[in-house]
Amino acid sequence: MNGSGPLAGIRVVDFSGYIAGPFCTQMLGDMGADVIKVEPPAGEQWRGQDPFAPGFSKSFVALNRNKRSIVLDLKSENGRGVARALIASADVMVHNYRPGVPERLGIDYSAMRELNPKLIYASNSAYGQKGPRAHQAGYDLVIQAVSGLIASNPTPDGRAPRRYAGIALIDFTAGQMLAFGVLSAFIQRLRTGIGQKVESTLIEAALSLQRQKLVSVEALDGQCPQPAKGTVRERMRTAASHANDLVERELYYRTYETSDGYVTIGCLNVPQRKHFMSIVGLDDPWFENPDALPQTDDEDRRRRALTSYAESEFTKKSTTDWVKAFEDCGVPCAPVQMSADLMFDEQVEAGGYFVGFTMPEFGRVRTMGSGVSINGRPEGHRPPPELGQHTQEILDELAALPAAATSADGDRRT
Ligand SMILES: CC(C)(COP(=O)(O)OP(=O)(O)OC[C@H]1O[C@@H](n2cnc3c(N)ncnc32)[C@H](O)[C@@H]1OP(=O)(O)O)[C@@H](O)C(=O)NCCC(=O)NCCSC(=O)C(=O)O
Repeated sequence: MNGSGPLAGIRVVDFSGYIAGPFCTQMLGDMGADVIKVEPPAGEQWRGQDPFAPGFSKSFVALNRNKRSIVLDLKSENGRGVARALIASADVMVHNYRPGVPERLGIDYSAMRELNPKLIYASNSAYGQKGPRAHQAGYDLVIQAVSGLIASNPTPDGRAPRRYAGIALIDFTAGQMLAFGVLSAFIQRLRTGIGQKVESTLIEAALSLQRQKLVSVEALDGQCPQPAKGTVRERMRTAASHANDLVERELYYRTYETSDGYVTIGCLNVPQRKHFMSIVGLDDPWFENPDALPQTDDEDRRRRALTSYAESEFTKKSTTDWVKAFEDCGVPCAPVQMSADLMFDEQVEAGGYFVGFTMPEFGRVRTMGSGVSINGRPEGHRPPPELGQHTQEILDELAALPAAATSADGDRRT
């Protein structure tokens, strides 16, 4: 058990795999919770896929430090017995099985609540427990599709939807939400002594990322306005041409090619735009409030002329020179970088965002930390466990518990 950190003394039994669940439990482990990862005999699905270190994938390493591993076959009587004992001793349990699986494995909410009324029962699923898609499994890309995300990011010709960012945006969002739910439920338990069911879903995480778009006014009769007409294809093409139009027109909230790379500028208020104008050598009253001007053909032409002038000016100096010029006036700007470079970036280094640990028979590994600081960063991280590395240790701990032991009292930690 981790001896320090704000969550020291809290036991989490983690049945989850892939990203959302493991990310949630790693955050809890980083903060000191004792996270016991329950793995099927063949190991968590992502343990060995695409190995980075012997027997460990990059994903597994990135999402499973500060946990102990126990192997349990939940389809055997013995495995289920140990799982029940573990859950009885826990404060939190987390899984990301598809609906119906927990019932088959004998670890569904109603049974677990009876076993341990203080338990916080947290799960992530693709679509939740109700509704026509509830039974379906889901991964990030599939949910990006069904939630509108990829259609809102069409290729410039508007012919194909594109995944956002090539990273599992939704899974990480869902994992964070789940951790937020677990901690909120835990705080409530400190007052009431009773556990709760906490659920996150990939679909809700995907919608929550688009919350600024998802605002509408109900008519007085309670009816919601009908969505815009047209097929997804038609609407995607309109979105793409609108985006291209904006890229062409916008001078001050975009990326420019420089003599040796790219620089991104963000001016969203008039003083910033004025600085932009003088740094780039543009002088045009339109610039101060472009949105207020009518969209005539002439205006369009003038904007395009300004844009192409700015584009050609940007290629005359290096990225560093541009960054310095804008920074000196307080205009938000940054060089365009590759993510791998950030591992050794001075700013990131100063923030202490990365953590390190030694993986036996492999070496020192550097990876992204918990993403949040509470009076400094947690230290002393333990590497991701070997499959079943702590099986015997955890069984011995369970055997030593008094027969009636359930989860610890919340207030003993206050
Ligand atoms: C992740 C999944 C797509 C994986 O689908 P599946 O591989 O079909 O897994 P399931 O959860 O349905 O469970 C598979 C079977 O394994 C069995 N099972 C599981 N654990 C055990 C143990 N310990 N022992 C014995 N058997 C086990 C379980 O009973 C099921 O068998 P049966 O009982 O016989 O059926 C789905 O679980 C899912 O949609 N989860 C919710 C959303 C989610 O978290 N998605 C991944 C986010 S990461 C992501 O999107 C990304 O990486 O990108």
